[in-house]
Amino acid sequence: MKIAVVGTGYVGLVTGTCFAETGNDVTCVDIDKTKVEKLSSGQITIYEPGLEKLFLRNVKEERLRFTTSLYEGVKDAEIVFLALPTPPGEDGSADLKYILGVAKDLGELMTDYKVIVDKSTVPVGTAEKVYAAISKTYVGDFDVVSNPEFLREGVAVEDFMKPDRVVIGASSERARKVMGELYAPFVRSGNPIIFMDVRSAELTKYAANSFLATKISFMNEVAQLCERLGADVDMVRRGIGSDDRIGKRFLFPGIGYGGSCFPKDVQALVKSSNEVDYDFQILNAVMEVNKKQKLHLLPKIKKFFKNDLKGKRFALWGLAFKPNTDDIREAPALYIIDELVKEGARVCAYDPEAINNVRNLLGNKIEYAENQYDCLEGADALIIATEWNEFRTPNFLKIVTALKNKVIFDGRNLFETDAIKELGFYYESVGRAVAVPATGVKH
Ligand SMILES: NC(=O)c1ccc[n+]([C@@H]2O[C@H](COP(=O)([O-])OP(=O)(O)OC[C@H]3O[C@@H](n4cnc5c(N)ncnc54)[C@H](O)[C@@H]3O)[C@@H](O)[C@H]2O)c1
Ligand SMILES: O=c1ccn([C@@H]2O[C@H](COP(=O)(O)OP(=O)(O)O[C@H]3O[C@H](CO)[C@@H](O)[C@H](O)[C@H]3O)[C@@H](O)[C@H]2O)c(=O)[nH]1
Repeated sequence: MKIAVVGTGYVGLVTGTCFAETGNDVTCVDIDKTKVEKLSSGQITIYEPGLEKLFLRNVKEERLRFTTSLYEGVKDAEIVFLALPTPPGEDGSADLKYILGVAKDLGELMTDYKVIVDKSTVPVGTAEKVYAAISKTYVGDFDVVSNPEFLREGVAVEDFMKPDRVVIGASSERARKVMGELYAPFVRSGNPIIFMDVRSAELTKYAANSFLATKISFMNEVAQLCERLGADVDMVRRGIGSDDRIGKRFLFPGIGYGGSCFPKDVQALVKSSNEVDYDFQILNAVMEVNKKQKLHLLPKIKKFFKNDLKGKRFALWGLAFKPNTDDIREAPALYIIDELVKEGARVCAYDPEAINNVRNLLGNKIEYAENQYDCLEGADALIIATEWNEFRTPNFLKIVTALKNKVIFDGRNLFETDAIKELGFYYESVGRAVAVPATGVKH
C-alpha cells in the first residue's frame, strides 16, 4: 500500500518505518526541514532501540522516504496517517491546531479517495472535526478513521510490530477493510484488531493512559504509606501483583510518571470530562499525587543536609523520563534539578542518551559528565532519577572512591536496602526503610 505519515516524531518515525518494514511504500512528511534533511541522508533523529536498523534497511530499499512537502507526501497515498503533536493548550485540553491545520491543507490537495487516520492522541469528536475541515474544500469521497497508538518509548518497535491489540474506529466498511489489510501482518500471532465506532476508539486511548497513570499513582500512595507504617512497598507490590486481577505491570513506585503522554493525556481527559459537566474525581487525585511524587526525594535530601543545600554538589544519574529513550519531556529529573539549583546546590548529571536534549534545554545551569562515574567526583550525594540498566549493577568501589559521602537517594528503588547498607551506604529510596550503615554516616 502507498502510505503517507504526516509528522515524523517519535510516533511518526516508528509508524512509517514499521509499515515500510512490512513492504508498504511510505513517505513521511515533516515541517522541520533539518529533521527531513537528516532523515533523508540516512541519519536517525531519535534514540529508540531497534529502530535504526529497520530505518536504514527501508531507506536503502527505497520503501521509506522523507519530505517537507505535504503534496509530495500524500499525492499518491491511499492512507494518510496524522502523527502530529497534540500538546496541552492553555486550559489543559488537547490543542488541535496541528491536526486541523493539516486537515485543512489536505482538503485543498486531495483529488481521490483516501483513508485519513488520526494516529495522534485526540479527544472524542476530533475525527468529526477533521472530516469537516477537509470537506470545506474537498467534495469527493474519503473516510476519517481513529487508530490510536499504544506504543511505549524505549520499546516502541516491539510494541508496534507486536501490538497487544490494534484499535480501529471507523464508520465505513471500505475504511475498515483497508485498515484491516494494513494491520494483518502485525497480528499474525492472534492478538485482536478491535473494530469499533470512532468516538469509542478516541476515548479508548485516553482511558488506557489514564488507567495506567492511576495504577502508578495508587502505588506511589501505597509507597507513602509504607514509609510511614514501616512496610516495604516492593513486598506489597509483589504481594498484590501476583493476583491476576491486579497484574504485575505498572505497579512500580518511583518519582512519578513523566513523558509526553501520561501527564498531558490525564489532564486532557479531565478537561474533556469537565466540558460535558462531569467531574472525573479519580483523575484529579491522580494528577495531584503525581505532582507531589515528582519531588518525593527533595524533603529527604533537605532533611539529610539539615536544610542547607547551598554549595552542595549532587551527582544525578538519569535525565530521560524513562530508560531506553532520549526523551526528556516531563522528566522527573528536570523537576529535581530545578529545586536543587533554586536551593543553591550544584548538579552534575549523566544519562546514556538524553544529555544533548538536556543541554539544549538547560545549557550550563548544570554540569554534564561523560560517564556515570565521572559525575560522582567530589559529590555530596548521588541521586538516581531513571532506572537505566547500567545503573542497576554499578561498580560500587568506584562510587565509594569518587563520592565525598557514601549517600544515595534513589527514586527508582534500584538496590536492595540490606545489601547497600552492608556496603556502608546511607540509602533512601521510595516506600522502603531508610538504610543507615552500622558505622553511621558522615556529612
Ligand atoms: N511519543 C509517544 O510515545 C506516543 C505514543 C502514542 C501516541 N502518541 C501521540 O502521538 C502524537 C505525536 O506524538 P510524538 O511524540 O510523535 O510527537 P513529536 O513531537 O515527537 O512529533 C511530532 C512531529 O510533527 C511535526 N509537525 C508539526 N507540525 C507539522 C505539520 N504541520 N506538518 C508536518 N509535520 C508537522 C513536528 O516537527 C514533529 O517532528 C501525539 O498526539 C501523542 O500524544 C505519542
Ligand atoms: O510501574 C511503572 C511504570 C511506569 N512508570 C512511569 O510512567 C511513565 C510512562 O512510562 P511508559 O508508559 O512505560 O512510557 P510511555 O512511552 O510514556 O508510554 C505510555 O504513553 C504512550 C503515549 O500515549 C502510550 O502509547 C503507552 O501505551 C503508555 O504506556 C514513565 O515516567 C515511567 O517512569 C512508573 O512510574 N511505574
